[in-house]
Amino acid sequence: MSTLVLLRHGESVWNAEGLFTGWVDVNLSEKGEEEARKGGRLLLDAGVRPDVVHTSLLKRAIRTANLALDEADLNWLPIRRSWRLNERHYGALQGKDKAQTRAEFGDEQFMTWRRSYDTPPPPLADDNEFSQVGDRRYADLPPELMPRTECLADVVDRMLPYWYDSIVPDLAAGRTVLVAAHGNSLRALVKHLDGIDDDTIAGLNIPTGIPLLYELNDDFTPRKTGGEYLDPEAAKQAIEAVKNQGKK
Ligand SMILES: O=C(O)[C@H](O)COP(=O)(O)O
Repeated sequence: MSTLVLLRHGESVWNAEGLFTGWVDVNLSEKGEEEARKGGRLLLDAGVRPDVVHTSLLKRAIRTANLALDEADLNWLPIRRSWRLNERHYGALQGKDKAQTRAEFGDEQFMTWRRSYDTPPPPLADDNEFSQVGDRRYADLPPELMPRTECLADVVDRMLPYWYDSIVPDLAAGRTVLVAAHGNSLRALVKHLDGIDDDTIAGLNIPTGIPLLYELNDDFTPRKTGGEYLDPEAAKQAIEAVKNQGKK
């Protein structure tokens, strides 16, 4: 048996402003920093002590992990980072207002781009101010893997090799693993863990800053489908808020 904790970053400044973010490296809002600290306290109170952290290359996830670890007095933990845990690349929607996009294109198109499994938004042009092409942090990424847009299926495809090659070996070694990542990279991981089908995953939303605990069997399947939020009441409300983004 092993323990896996999933933590979506705290609220970012663009979450607060209602903008599509994707690979744009925006910071946490003050509220997001507090959510991250609270996430650390929830871990502490639940007696969950991670041995290792995996995170993305984006500062909202990196800082969330750091703030949570600080709160739990675990600043010394090893941290591994990978672009494979990045948020879903939101293509041409990056930097766009969610409510305006919904009003302009209608509910159906908005939800298809936001939650369908296999329809990506239009690609983002390389010369767009919100493009990551040429960003030094992705210099080691084979050029053909650099996304210009992604649907959730693409995220599953690029995230799973990291799950099998880097996270599973930690779990197999008996380590408690904290994954600090993003709404859609964690939806991709939960889809895999819980065996959620391509249609049903549209209804799954992950709140910011609330640790989701999975006890795993020896074959890395969850002992309890869906895991357990360490603050279930807060999670319920926050999930509704994520679901309703873009409604004014
Ligand atoms: O990239 C973003 O805009 C958010 O982090 C996730 O957004 P979503 O819940 O609209 O997919």
